[in-house]
Formats: sequence, C-alpha cells, structure tokens
Amino acid sequence: MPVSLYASPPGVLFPRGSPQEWGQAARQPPGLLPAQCRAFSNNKILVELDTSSGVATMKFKSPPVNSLSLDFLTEFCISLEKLENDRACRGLIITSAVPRVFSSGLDINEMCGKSREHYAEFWRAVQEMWIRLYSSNMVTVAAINGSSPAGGCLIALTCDYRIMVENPKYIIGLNEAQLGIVAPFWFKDTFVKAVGHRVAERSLQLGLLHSVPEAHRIGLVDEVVPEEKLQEKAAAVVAQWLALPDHARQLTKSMMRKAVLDHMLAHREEDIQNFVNFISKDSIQKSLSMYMEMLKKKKS
Ligand SMILES: CCCCC/C=C\C/C=C\C=C\CC(=O)SCCNC(=O)CCNC(=O)[C@H](O)C(C)(C)COP(=O)(O)OP(=O)(O)OC[C@H]1O[C@@H](n2cnc3c(N)ncnc32)[C@H](O)[C@@H]1OP(=O)(O)O
Repeated sequence: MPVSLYASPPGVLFPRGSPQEWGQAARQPPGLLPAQCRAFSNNKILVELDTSSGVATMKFKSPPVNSLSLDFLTEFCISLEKLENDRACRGLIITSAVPRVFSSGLDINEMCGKSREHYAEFWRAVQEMWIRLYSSNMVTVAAINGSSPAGGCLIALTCDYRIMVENPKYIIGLNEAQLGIVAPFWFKDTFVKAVGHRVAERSLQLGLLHSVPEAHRIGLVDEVVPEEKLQEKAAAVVAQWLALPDHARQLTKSMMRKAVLDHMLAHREEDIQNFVNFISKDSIQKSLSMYMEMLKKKKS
C-alpha cells in the first residue's frame, strides 16, 4: 500500500470548469499502443503509462520552448494528480517532445503587463506544480533532452534523479538573476539540496547557465548520456529505484524532503504576496521587457 507523503496536496489551482478532455484515455486507433499501454493527452502534455512496468512517461509538447504558462502548469498538475491517484503507476519519467528544449522555464509573458490577481493566480500554479512533484510518491526521473533554464531547471531539480543528454548547445541552471529577478527561497532550497550551499550560492548570484559537463561536475545532473540512450537509461534508473519496497523508499523520500516542503507550505501565502509585489514593480517589468527584447533580437 503506497504511503501518502502529503495525502491531499494543498490544492487550489484547478480551473473553473475543465476545458480539456483530461481524464479520458486518448482515443488511439487500435493497434498503435501495446495492450499494456494507456495514454492521455491534452494540448501541452502527452502521458503514456506502461502498466506492466508501472512507469509513465510524460512528454512536454508545447512548442516552441515548453514555456510554463498558466495553462501549461494547470495541465501539468492535473496530469500529475491523475498519475498519483492511479495505483498502476509507481514511476514517472519527464521529458520533452520539443527538439532541443526541455523547458524554457516560466512563461515570461505571464509575468509582464498583467493584473496583480493574475500574478497571484500564476504564482499559485507555479507553487502547486512544485508541491505536487516534490511530494510525489512516485519515483520521478527527469530525462533532460534539451536546454532547461530557470523553471525548467526547477522541474528537473524537483525530481528524484536527473539524466541529461550530452550536447554542447544545451544549458541548464537557475538564471533568474540574469533577468533581474530573484529565485524564491524554495527554488533556492531545492537547488541547495542537490548541489550544496557553496555551489548553489555562486551559481544563483551569477545566474549561471551551465554546460552539460559542468552541470554533471557540480551535481546538478546525476548522469550524462548520448541522446539515443536517454530513454533506455531513464527506464533502467526508474526500475532500479522501484526495486525497493515502496513504503521504505517513500518514507525515506518524505523524511529527506519534509523540512523544505514544510517551510514552503508554511509561507505559501506570504510567498505569493512577495511575488506579486516584486513582479508588479516598474523596474522589474522593465527588466523583463528588456530580456524579452533581447531574446527576440538574438534570433535576428
Ligand atoms: C525578494 C522576493 C522574491 C520573490 C520572488 C520573485 C520573483 C521570482 C520570479 C520569477 C522566477 C522565474 C523563473 C523563470 O523560469 S523565468 C524564465 C527564465 N527563462 C529563460 O531565461 C529562458 C529564456 N529562453 C531561452 O534562453 C531560449 O529560448 C532557449 C535556450 C530556452 C531556447 O532557445 P531557442 O534558440 O531554441 O529559442 P528562442 O528563439 O530563444 O525562443 C523561441 C521563442 O520562444 C520565446 N521564449 C523563450 N523562452 C521564453 C519564456 N521563458 N517565456 C516566454 N517566451 C519565451 C522566445 O522569445 C521566442 O519567441 P518568438 O521570438 O519566436 O516570438
């Protein structure tokens, strides 16, 4: 019997009315999926669950860069909840179906020129995503097949294990400072838990985006593999972790993560207010607009 880490995650988020057909298996033409495979999908995420191994693969499919918009975060949380409640699912591999990008992090458009109410709703969704993934009973592995700045890196850090594809063009890190914004305390805590205080402090203050070998060296990713080996390696890692009795692994995970999770849950409302006040400042809005301009110019 799985042990519930946080039996009923402090949900807030789910949208008024549910526009998508979420919760229904995708209507696959017969024969496309093996009998032991179930799938569900929405606009931004595809999930395939292999019921024989108990492992689901979640693929982000929101081009061009899998940015974490409010819609994306909502769909992400709904799919996590669905898997968490499915007794057939014990492990989760998170990866991208968009070439060269795992996730570009929070959608900057959600943080520019919107109302305070919108910022609060958006930030609550970001928190919810992190709470659900960080407290998940499932074994979670990030199969990072592209660049993964800021919120994208946070998703990877929140998993139990990170495997990244070796590619000289890919980068990963919490680069918030480069945008003139500040990684909140629970991003920082998650990062510190993975790489240690000194490495995290330097990386956060400088807003560093690390190459894949460097990310491996500092412990930000656990393993580096060629692209063609990624899925096989991720499956092997999940199988290794799932070989342990669920209750022992889950209680250990809960114990290791409790302090960080409790700290966040205790300061959740305050954190939303901090975010809203911070992001509403004219100077921060200007920094974000300039950053978006810079991204667009880089292309031309
Ligand atoms: C003291 C109290 C503190 C309280 C807390 C306060 C604040 C905390 C606040 C926020 C925390 C935020 C965390 C974040 O996640 S912020 C987001 C940071 N993300 C980035 O910096 C990534 C930017 N993107 C890239 O570097 C590249 O796009 C990437 C390497 C991912 C891919 O490169 P590629 O060359 O393939 O693609 P591009 O041509 O650059 O992009 C295509 C297209 O997509 C747009 N875009 C990219 N990233 C984002 C994004 N994060 N949000 C929105 N849009 C994005 C890009 O502008 C291009 O658009 P277009 O030109 O085609 O229209």
